[in-house]
Amino acid sequence: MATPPLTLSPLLGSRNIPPPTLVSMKPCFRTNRAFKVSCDDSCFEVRNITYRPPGTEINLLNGVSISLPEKSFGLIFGRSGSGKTTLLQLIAGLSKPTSGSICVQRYGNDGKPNQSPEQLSPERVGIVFQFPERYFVADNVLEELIFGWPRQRSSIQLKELLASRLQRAITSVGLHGIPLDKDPNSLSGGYKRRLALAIQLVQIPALLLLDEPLAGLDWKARADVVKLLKVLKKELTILVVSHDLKELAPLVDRSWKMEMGGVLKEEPLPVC
Ligand SMILES: Nc1ncnc2c1ncn2[C@@H]1O[C@H](COP(=O)(O)OP(=O)(O)OP(=O)(O)O)[C@@H](O)[C@H]1O
Repeated sequence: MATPPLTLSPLLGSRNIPPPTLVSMKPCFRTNRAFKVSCDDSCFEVRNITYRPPGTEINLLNGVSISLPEKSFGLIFGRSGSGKTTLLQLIAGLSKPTSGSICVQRYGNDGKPNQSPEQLSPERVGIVFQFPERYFVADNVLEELIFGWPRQRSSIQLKELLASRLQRAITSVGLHGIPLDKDPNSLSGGYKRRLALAIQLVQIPALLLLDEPLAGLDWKARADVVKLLKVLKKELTILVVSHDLKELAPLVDRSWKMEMGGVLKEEPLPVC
C-alpha cells in the first residue's frame, strides 16, 4: 500500500527568526575535505537561485548555487542579514525562488549526471529553525512530537508506521530516557533541541536543514548537540546555517560563505 506523505508540522510556518549574535572569526582557514562523487551517488543541488520577495524591488539572493552530496554535512556562514535563513526557507519549500531550481541529481561512475534532475519535494526536507523550543505548543513530549500528524481516522498500517518512525526518531536523538508525558518546557536546553530534531526526524527527511542549532545553549548542551549531529550525519544529509564555526568544523564536509547581497561562495571555514 502506498504510504501517504506526512504533512510538515504546522509549526514550521510560524517560527520567526530573531537575529543571532555574530561570533568573531579568526584569520586562519580550515581546508574543505575533497569529495569524490562515485557511482550512483546523488547530490542535493541548488542551481543558480535568485529570490526577490513578492512586491519588493531587491533580490535577497543572487545566483546562489550549492551541491551537497548525500550523507554529507554542509555549513553556510556569513554576516547577519546576508540571506542565509532566506536560502534555507527556499530549500525547504516555504517560499518559491524567483528563478533557478532546487533538485536532486544522480551521478554515474564517470562523475556525469546519469539521469535528469528530480525536483526536491518539500516532504523530503526537514527544517529546524533557530530557537525551535520557543514555538513548542503541546503540554507533553508525545503531543509535541505528533502535533503535525494526520488527525483523521487512519489505517492500522499507517498507525504502525507512524509509531515505528516515532520510536526510531526518539531513539536516534537520545530522548528515550525522557517520560513522554513530561512538559517539553521543563526539559533542559539540550533536550529541547533533541525534541525539535526528533519532530523532524519522524518524517525521515532526506535532507535536514538546521538554522543556528547551537544558539542559546550552554557549553554542555552545545557539546551534546554536536555529538548528536555527528551520529545523524551517518544517516542523513545535513545543511546548517551557523555562526558557531569552531564547534561544528569537525563535522563539515563542505562550506560556503554568504556575502551581503545574497551572493554565495564555496569557501573553507575561517577557523583553525
Ligand atoms: N520578505 C522579505 N521582504 C523583504 N526583506 C526581507 C524579507 N525576508 C527577509 N528580508 C531581509 O533579507 C535579509 C536577509 O535575511 P536573512 O534572515 O535571510 O539573513 P540571515 O543571513 O539569515 O541573517 P541572520 O544571521 O541574522 O539570521 C535581511 O535584511 C532581512 O531583513
